[in-house]
Amino acid sequence: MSESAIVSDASPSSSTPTVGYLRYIDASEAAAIDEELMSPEGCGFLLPQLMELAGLACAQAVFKCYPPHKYPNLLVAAGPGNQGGDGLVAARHAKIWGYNVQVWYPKQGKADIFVSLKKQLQAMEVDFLDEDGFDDGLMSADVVLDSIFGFSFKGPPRPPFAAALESMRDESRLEFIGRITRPPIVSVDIPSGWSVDEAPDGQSDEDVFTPDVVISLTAPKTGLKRFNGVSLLGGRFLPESIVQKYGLETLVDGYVGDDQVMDITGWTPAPEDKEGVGETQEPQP
Ligand SMILES: NC(=O)C1=CN([C@@H]2O[C@H](COP(=O)(O)OP(=O)(O)OC[C@H]3O[C@@H](n4cnc5c(N)ncnc54)[C@H](OP(=O)(O)O)[C@@H]3O)[C@@H](O)[C@H]2O)[C@H](O)CC1
Ligand SMILES: [K+]
Repeated sequence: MSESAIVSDASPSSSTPTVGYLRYIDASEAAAIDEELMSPEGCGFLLPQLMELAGLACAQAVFKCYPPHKYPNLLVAAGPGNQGGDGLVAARHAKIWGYNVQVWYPKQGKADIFVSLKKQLQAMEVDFLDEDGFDDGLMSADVVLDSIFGFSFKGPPRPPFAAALESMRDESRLEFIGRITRPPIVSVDIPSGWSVDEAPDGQSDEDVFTPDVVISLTAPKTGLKRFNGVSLLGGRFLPESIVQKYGLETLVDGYVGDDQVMDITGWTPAPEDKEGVGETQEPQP
């Protein structure tokens, strides 16, 4: 992909780049924010609402970095939890925006929302690959959305996902159509297979695949401190009370206009991000 995160042939409404401070959150903070957002005593959001907004941001991340006129074939790899739902929503938007979309969704969530999202995609004639069809999808894809595991992942990966992660890691195993290496990968929240928090002892970068782009939802997860690729932020639905409680001001202040996604590549960790409370200094130009 191009060196800049959000390519110029994407929507002209793309934001003017800003540079600011990053606030990372760990898995337990991410789960706590999720719970507060959806608690009837808290913010009162419903899961499908948040999933729609998260999925819209994921689809925009793909579109802005890998637009369909250059990357027409999109593979969405969807996992068994809520992140899989984000991927299904993104698949629906991407289909409408002009991608040929294939979905690999080998372990469907049981809740009604997952059944509905799958039905919507089938109604739109989106292809669902068989459980053992991931490699075929990967070999013919121009770009992949990795929405397999999010902040509730705990390693090591189990079947059937383990083999898919290995295919993305070890690209020499596969024969890609029309090119030598694997297609670019956009990971949601945390690259699937990576620890959400610090990398476990003994895990090296060679053990996991490295995506080209990560779209973090709400705030980047601690495990991303070692990610050097293109970093985007989405999930623009936090009430001010949560922003303040978790010290996320410097993140949410960076959105421009009505953008659902912002480019946080090159942002630096907040200097006082030690105790789980964010930094309140002004972002540096
Ligand atoms: N607030 C927000 O920003 C929102 C983010 N959203 C997205 O939701 C995910 C988190 O969703 P959650 O359902 O909590 O969890 P995951 O999607 O990460 O995955 C849970 C499932 O994964 C299985 N799992 C876990 N570890 C493994 C493993 N090693 N091997 C195989 N399978 C694994 C787990 O199975 P269990 O049997 O262990 O229970 C679950 O089935 C967040 O990252 C965002 O993407 C929301 O959409 C909206 C709000
Ligand atoms: K992921």
